[in-house]
Amino acid sequence: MLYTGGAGARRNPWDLRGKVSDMEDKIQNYQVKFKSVNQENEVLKGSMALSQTRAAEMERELETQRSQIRNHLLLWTDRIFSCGGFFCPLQITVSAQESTVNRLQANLRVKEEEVTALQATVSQQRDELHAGEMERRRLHNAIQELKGNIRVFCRVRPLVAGGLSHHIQLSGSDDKSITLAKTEESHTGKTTDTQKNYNFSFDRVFGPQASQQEVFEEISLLVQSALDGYNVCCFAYGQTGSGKTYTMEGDEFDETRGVIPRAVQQIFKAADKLAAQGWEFTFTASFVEIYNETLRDLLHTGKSVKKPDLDIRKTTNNEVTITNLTYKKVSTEDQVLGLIALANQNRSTAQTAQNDRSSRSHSVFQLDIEGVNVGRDVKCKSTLCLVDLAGSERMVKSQSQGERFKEMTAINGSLSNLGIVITALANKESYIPYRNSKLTYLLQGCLGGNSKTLMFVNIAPEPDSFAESLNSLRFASKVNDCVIGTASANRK
Ligand SMILES: Nc1ncnc2c1ncn2[C@@H]1O[C@H](COP(=O)(O)OP(=O)(O)OP(=O)(O)O)[C@@H](O)[C@H]1O
Repeated sequence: MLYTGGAGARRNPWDLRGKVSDMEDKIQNYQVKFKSVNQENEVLKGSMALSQTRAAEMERELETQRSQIRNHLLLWTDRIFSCGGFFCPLQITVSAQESTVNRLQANLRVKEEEVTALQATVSQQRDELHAGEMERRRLHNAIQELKGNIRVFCRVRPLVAGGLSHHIQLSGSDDKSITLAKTEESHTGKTTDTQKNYNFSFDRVFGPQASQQEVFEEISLLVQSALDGYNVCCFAYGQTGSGKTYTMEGDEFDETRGVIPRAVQQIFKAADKLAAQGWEFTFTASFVEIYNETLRDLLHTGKSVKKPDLDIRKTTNNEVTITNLTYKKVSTEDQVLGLIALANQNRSTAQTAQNDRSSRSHSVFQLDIEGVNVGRDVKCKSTLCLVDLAGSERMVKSQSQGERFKEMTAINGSLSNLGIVITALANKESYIPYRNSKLTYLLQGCLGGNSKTLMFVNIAPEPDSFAESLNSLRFASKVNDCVIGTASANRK
């Protein structure tokens, strides 16, 4: 997304077009550079691997030669001793052995010099690779910044019978626009019906045919940023049944897996690759549900009656943490998938006790990432935060009483506060009301200046969801107008 000012800023469309095309050129330039740095890094990695193999082979050859020399020397000493220090015919053989040893030693010195030179090449290539990796990160994040630190993607779910409703029109040309069309009947019956169009544009609009893979491809670059030391937050907003959980978690089959399992897979694969360059990562996962402004640990395995109270606190380093929450150290993709399954089981147990609860609670999955490259004395720290928000639909007040009314107030309060926080960040206000709701307080680290945020606005295509879709798109549009300060990596 390309930003020209804060929410509500007046824009001259010609200026805007110029700026958009400038930025698109810049992004294209960076993308070309990024691709070539990536290719150079791959070539360098290949040649470093070859040099390392050759150095190891030569080390082995050296060891063989050293042991040959040792054997010759032993043989030589034995023979001298066996002569008792007097001239003996064996002395001729001994002097031949001596010249063999000298030759071998000269050979050894040459090989040792070659190994030292090769090791220097490997070390230089390692330096170049590290510099290349840092350049890749810089370019990657420059591209992300140009695209904007808050991006909004819209995704329209298919109708149950397939296809798309007539009231939703997607642009065939650019994948970025969506129109909701409403036919208004003539009140008098004398004039023809009129059609009112509501146009919206976002960083990307996915139609009902878009696959999970296609959707993930667009956000995988953001996930990479989390490994580079940037806080990344991705959340799904929309009415109940619009496809938030499908987008974030998906189904169990490979091709229908959602953002969370795909992001986890990408993170562990990338961390494995970086290990070859001296990076070591530690990962800590947590999964929390916010229901009626109360937190619940979705990774809790003890007896439910003994659940300790959870409270959001700030550490002395200004980091947000939750007291008594389960923080699990994880080192493989399968471990994380196991935790996600446990969280789902905990959610569905509560769901059985309380019908439809998961639609009325926010679920927040967090992966804390700490990386260290001891040889280079570099560290990075970040959080990847993936959130499935509660259904955003507004209930008819008169119909909601008791528990339902309480839930509605809690959801509306936290979602509208999310909008307020994002707008306040965009307007660079001195006070950001994070503490007005548990959701924004918890997401503080992932929403503030040092973060990259992606919001999915999920749309249900049924005609009777028109009003809710319009509300969701208006909310998303507000977020789309925001520009959050330049993110910087948490690197030391
Ligand atoms: N893009 C899609 N392609 C195919 N099926 C989808 C898609 N999006 C959603 N669905 C299906 O639509 C139904 C509702 O989706 P989902 O449960 O993800 O909605 P939700 O917004 O998370 O609802 P809730 O707020 O109740 O959790 C599910 O059966 C889901 O599998």
